[in-house]
Amino acid sequence: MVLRIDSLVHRYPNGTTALANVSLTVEAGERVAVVGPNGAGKSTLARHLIGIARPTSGTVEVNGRDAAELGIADLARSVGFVFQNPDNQLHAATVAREVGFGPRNLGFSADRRTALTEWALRVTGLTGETDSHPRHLSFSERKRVALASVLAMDTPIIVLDEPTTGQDHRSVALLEELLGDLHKRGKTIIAITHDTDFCAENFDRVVVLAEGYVRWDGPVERWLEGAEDPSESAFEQPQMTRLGQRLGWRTPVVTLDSFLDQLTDHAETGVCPRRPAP
Ligand SMILES: Nc1ncnc2c1ncn2[C@@H]1O[C@H](COP(=O)(O)OP(=O)(O)OP(=O)(O)O)[C@@H](O)[C@H]1O
Repeated sequence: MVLRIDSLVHRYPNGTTALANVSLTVEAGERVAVVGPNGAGKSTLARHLIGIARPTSGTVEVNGRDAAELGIADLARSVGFVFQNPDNQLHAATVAREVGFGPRNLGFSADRRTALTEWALRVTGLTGETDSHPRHLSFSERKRVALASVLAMDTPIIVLDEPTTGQDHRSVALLEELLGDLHKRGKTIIAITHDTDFCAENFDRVVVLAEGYVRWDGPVERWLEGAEDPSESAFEQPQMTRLGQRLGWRTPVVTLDSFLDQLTDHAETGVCPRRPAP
């Protein structure tokens, strides 16, 4: 188990209770989407994972160690956090320096630093931008620089805050391919997101937070198929699900692959999707 959050309460100094009582465990290699309405406590929860927020009560364990006993630098070896706004994260004068900063700071050997930096730049499509100043890049590219700078730290856990917001189609496609690769490498991936298509295609488990509590926790398909009414959380169902419904399909589809499977079934049986089978 890489994360164990037990009865976590977070109250801000102004008295706002952002996390009322959150308990959650995450196994190594899981892909978890954390969803919920604005103000649900998602970002506050993520801040606990990197030690920039500390519990009012309750505990956060990362890799079997109480986060309260670990400094931010220690936690940075285990958890990489990609901020929603890359400008909160980028400080160096070139993309290469930005991406190289983390592995240097963690004391990795020169060879490992070079390999990780080159890999992170390649998989985020930034190899041609190594000498660019991050501020001269587009928002979408800056988000990829922030992602690359976290990847280069080679943490077992990667937390992404709204990774698809403000991203162009190419960047989302790159991100999805990368997430598949990270999953194969055994990384634990946690994303805070409002993007149900992104959830459907890239995550196995959904945790719904609302008003500082975990309201639902389970497989992404069950959530999207209505185990939790997405409309209650102000979520739009994935495009594939809505298209299946418009076609009158009885079995809900969630991903592009499941849509294509069902389309093939309908073609093979000769049953018109809009009409129920006799
Ligand atoms: N620094 C802060 N001081 C006081 N209250 C805060 C602070 N940051 C967040 N809050 C409040 O804590 C609650 C949870 O906020 P949080 O940002 O964690 O929610 P969220 O689910 O990430 O929301 P969003 O989707 O809008 O980013 C909200 O009521 C918010 O107004």
